[in-house]
Amino acid sequence: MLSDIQEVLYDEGKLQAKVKELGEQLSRDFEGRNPLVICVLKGAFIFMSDLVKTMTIPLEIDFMAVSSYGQSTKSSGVVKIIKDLDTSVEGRDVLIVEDIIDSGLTLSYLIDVLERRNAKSVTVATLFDKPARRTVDLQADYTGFTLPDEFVVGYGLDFAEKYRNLPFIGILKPEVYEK
Ligand SMILES: O=P(O)(O)OC[C@H]1O[C@H](OP(=O)(O)OP(=O)(O)O)[C@H](O)[C@@H]1O
Ligand code: HPA
Ligand SMILES: [Mg+2]
Repeated sequence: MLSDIQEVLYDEGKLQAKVKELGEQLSRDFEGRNPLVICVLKGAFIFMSDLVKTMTIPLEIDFMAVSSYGQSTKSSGVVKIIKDLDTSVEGRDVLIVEDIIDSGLTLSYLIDVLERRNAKSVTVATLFDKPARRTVDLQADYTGFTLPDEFVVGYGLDFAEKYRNLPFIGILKPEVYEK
């Protein structure tokens, strides 16, 4: 698995420090609002669990699974809900937790769904942002790191379901997905 990585961008220590910084900021900004924190599965599962441990305010969590990449490094353009929320978002302050914003298609779809369900507010926290690849014009409210235009894996992010368990984020060697 390690031999498929071209370059480590952020190691475990750097990721943890950034997650803690985001958690402290979110705790201040969501004080007294009991936010519903939504993990966008599968990619955000590690970020979500590390993030909520650094948050010091009352909050609730829920999960939604969506997918658009499948076995490719390019979005299919069609976002599918694979698992929906258990909780109603009506009148709630909602915090979407994403691992990465790339084309922006997943997020724009999710924001639209949650606004149509009458959430009181929809805020987005993403650990990674790849602005060079955007096809939809949107930005997260909270961003951890801005990444170069490369396909990355680890810390929850996959290629064809592999590499999610790497503790760091790294660039995948192109020969892995070009073969
Ligand atoms: O901005 P976009 O181009 O939409 O890309 C970002 C989305 O793509 C990935 O999910 P994916 O569809 O691969 O599902 P996964 O989380 O199960 O890996 C990632 O976890 C984000 O949710
Ligand atoms: O660079 C990426 N890596 C893994 N999954 C992704 N989904 C969108 N962009 C990426
Ligand atoms: Mg994926």
